[in-house]
Amino acid sequence: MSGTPAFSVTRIASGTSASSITPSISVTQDALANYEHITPAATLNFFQFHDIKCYILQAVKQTNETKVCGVKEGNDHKYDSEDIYFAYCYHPIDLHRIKENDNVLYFNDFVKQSYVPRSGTEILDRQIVDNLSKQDIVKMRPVQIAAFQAIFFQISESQKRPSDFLGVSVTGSGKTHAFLVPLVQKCLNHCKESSINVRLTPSVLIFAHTTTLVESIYQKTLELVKDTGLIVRLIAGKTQFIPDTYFHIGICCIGRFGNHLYPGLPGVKIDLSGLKYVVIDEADKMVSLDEFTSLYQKLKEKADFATLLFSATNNSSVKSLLDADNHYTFYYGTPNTVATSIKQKFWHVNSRSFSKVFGALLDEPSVTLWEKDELPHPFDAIYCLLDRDIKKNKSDKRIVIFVKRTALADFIALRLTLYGIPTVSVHSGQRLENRQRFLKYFTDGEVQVMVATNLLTRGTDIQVDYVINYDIPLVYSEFIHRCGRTGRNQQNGVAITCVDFNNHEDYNPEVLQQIVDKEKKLPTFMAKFAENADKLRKLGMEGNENAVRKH
Ligand SMILES: Nc1ncnc2c1ncn2[C@@H]1O[C@H](COP(=O)(O)OP(=O)(O)OP(=O)(O)O)[C@@H](O)[C@H]1O
Repeated sequence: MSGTPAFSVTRIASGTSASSITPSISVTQDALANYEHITPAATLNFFQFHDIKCYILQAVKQTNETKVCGVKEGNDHKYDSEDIYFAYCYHPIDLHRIKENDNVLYFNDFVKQSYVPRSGTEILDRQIVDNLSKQDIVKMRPVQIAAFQAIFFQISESQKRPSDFLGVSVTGSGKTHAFLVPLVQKCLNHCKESSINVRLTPSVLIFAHTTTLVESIYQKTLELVKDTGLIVRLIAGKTQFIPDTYFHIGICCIGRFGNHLYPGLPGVKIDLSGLKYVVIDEADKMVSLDEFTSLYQKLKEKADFATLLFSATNNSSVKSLLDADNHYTFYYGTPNTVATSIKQKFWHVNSRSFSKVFGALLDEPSVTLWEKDELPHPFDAIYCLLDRDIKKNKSDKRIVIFVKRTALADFIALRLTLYGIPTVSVHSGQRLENRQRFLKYFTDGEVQVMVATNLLTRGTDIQVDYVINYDIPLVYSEFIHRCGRTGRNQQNGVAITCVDFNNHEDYNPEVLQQIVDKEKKLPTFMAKFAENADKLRKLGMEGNENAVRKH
């Protein structure tokens, strides 16, 4: 390692001076090899300082020593005390900062003081900031600062249209308001600038992949636009067609919106001449849907708009939607990993064993004890937890159990209810009204346990204490999003994952492999799997190399 710098790290966020960051260590270049995860150009990385995982903010190469400064991982993130990468077309730039010696930005810092703004930071109408504070949204979160900056403080005046934006930020970090706040303000500005006689056409379209998520964004938008006069239209759900297209912001599902776009379909066609912004929430999921990519192409043929992409997970197809010459990218936290606010636990189960819980409809169902070395069925393991926490200890914890199949979701919910733990199931096999009703029972706290399928994996914003993965999803990104239903909004959460190594159908070995690759604190049974998998991987690599040499 000596001779060349071991790595180069740029501290991108502004605000904190390197000396004020703790812990800070000085190590020789060779000794760096002993520290985990320090890799060249590790802008998004962290190191291990004793037991503390620290995010790297700055590394300074001295003569033959390298000084590494970082911050302890935690939930109380300040916008410049976390690993933040914010760039304009790949060139790092500082996040906006209006106050010296204060790292916290408030929405109120940008409020307009008079009808004619006197400074460049007077951006937000008072009504928006008031509507936000009614929901306890006062301080800006990192992704919100970044989107705000990208939308309001363009770095080049010569850009012919607003910049595209990609925001990759951990689950529950406030991405919805990151696009809603600036775009609602943009619509208000547009209204003030437009002549009263101009026909109203949408300026903003927001897309997401499920009706449940679209409706949740719609509700958040309604709260934000209260008393502003802006018209928001839901293009999803029960109503096949919207009656007219006079609105400012449309919140849309792909299919319903298509009715108003493609010729030959009966819906009134939406006038896209004033369209300025298209938001794609859960972008990595959306770009994987052919129906959406063709709709997006059609939109691009009809209007010149900026595309704002958001997700907690990312892939290369997402980046292909960005204008290569005019875009911002923002990364917060280690991409494609479970949020650090979530403590992960794993349970070794045997999904082929017989259940040992008996006595449905009895006051006190019985559980036969397991033999030594016998693994419990996942249902039994979950029942025992709920029995202890909810029935016996009467805790008010709220728990979501994820499964892949809708029939299994119904079965688990019914069984738990029969065993005295009221539970709802929510999935796409239900009629929309029923699904909304069951979800409401859970959000209102009438039941504490919900069994859900992939329908609720992404975007659902409900206060949840535990997520339990009864099985494992088919792709790793869905695992991240499932876990991300807890530990949101700077709270801690717990995600418990059932693991059965002998049932490849429900516990996909590839996803398990990715889980053990990312998670450092593993129970013994998982650590053994990781070790074996690692050996197999090395053998595979050697095999490939030998095959290449032979040719
Ligand atoms: N600045 C803020 N201050 C306080 N609360 C906030 C702030 N911004 C957002 N929130 C709240 O944090 C919660 C999570 O936000 P949101 O649903 O937007 O997360 P997300 O990043 O989109 O998550 P996911 O990736 O899971 O969809 C919401 O309840 C929201 O109201």
